[in-house]
Amino acid sequence: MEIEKEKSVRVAVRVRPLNEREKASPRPSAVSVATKTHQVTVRKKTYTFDRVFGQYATQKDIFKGIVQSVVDEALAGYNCTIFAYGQTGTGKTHTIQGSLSPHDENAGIIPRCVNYIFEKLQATKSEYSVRVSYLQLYNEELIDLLGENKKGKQLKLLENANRGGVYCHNLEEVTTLTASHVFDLLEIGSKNRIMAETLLNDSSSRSHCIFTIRIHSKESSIPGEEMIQIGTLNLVDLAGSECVGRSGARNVRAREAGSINQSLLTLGRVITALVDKLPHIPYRDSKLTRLLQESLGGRAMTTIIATLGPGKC
Ligand SMILES: Nc1ncnc2c1ncn2[C@@H]1O[C@H](COP(=O)(O)OP(=O)(O)OP(=O)(O)O)[C@@H](O)[C@H]1O
Repeated sequence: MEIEKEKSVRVAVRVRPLNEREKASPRPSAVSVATKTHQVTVRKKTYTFDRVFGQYATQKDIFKGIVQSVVDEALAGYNCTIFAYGQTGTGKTHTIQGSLSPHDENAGIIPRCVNYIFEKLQATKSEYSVRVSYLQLYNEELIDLLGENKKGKQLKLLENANRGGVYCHNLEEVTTLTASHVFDLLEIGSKNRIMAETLLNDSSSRSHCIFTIRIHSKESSIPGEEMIQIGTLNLVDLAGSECVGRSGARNVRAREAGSINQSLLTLGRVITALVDKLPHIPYRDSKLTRLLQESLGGRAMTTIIATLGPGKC
């Protein structure tokens, strides 16, 4: 069943399978899922979402069930964002990125989107180009994961005087014409990401990573008239949400937790304000929401995939 397209913000939940430690534990799982009614029960409390995916859901199920319709919107010229949100180890990176080999069953949302976009463009558009960028946000600091040539050039968020909104100055945006070129870039970006995370001395993500695909295509549905469509798809792997409640953290970890707090809380406030159609949307309160400002408001489509562990250990 397709989920409502009219909604500007949709929330899905994905519960990951038990890991080896959890399989060995005699404690029962605290989370159960009813896919037909879109409900998740956590310790006797039941919550309803736009879609829910249980532990047997495949990467393909996620793509077909919730992502493909979003990519179609981006191909039609709209701004769309998909967030993976959840605690460390619940499957955010597996869901957003997974395997980077496009035909692997574990290929996540990014490689599946890249393949789908190029297949669609090749089949339906006479002229198109695709631009990609890959940005990491750690402690409110911006890091270009594709920016080999721009070492030493500092990234900055600047107001866009011509068309409003905010853009990231000095961010490498690479123009590509084939899916295989994007996969080469993704390999570079994910190596740079692992390197940055190793430097932070932590294998779990304490940063937000945003892979952006901007699709330019020529539309000529009215004879004699040509229109350039520009659609954007942001695929965001958020930092672990458990930092919000973290206490007793000191020095570097306290700064990280504070910065993750600030950006996740602001993201929550922005999304709530958009859903409630409030006059003031607090985009400016964090770099993450400033950066995504153009892709969150208006006709934009926002999808949150909340990842959950099975709740036992
Ligand atoms: N749906 C799933 N099916 C199979 N394995 C999964 C699934 N979700 C997560 N995993 C596995 O669980 C482990 C943790 O997942 P992952 O690294 O994606 O979590 P994360 O939420 O991104 O964590 P962090 O915030 O620490 O980066 C990985 O080994 C991953 O392969």
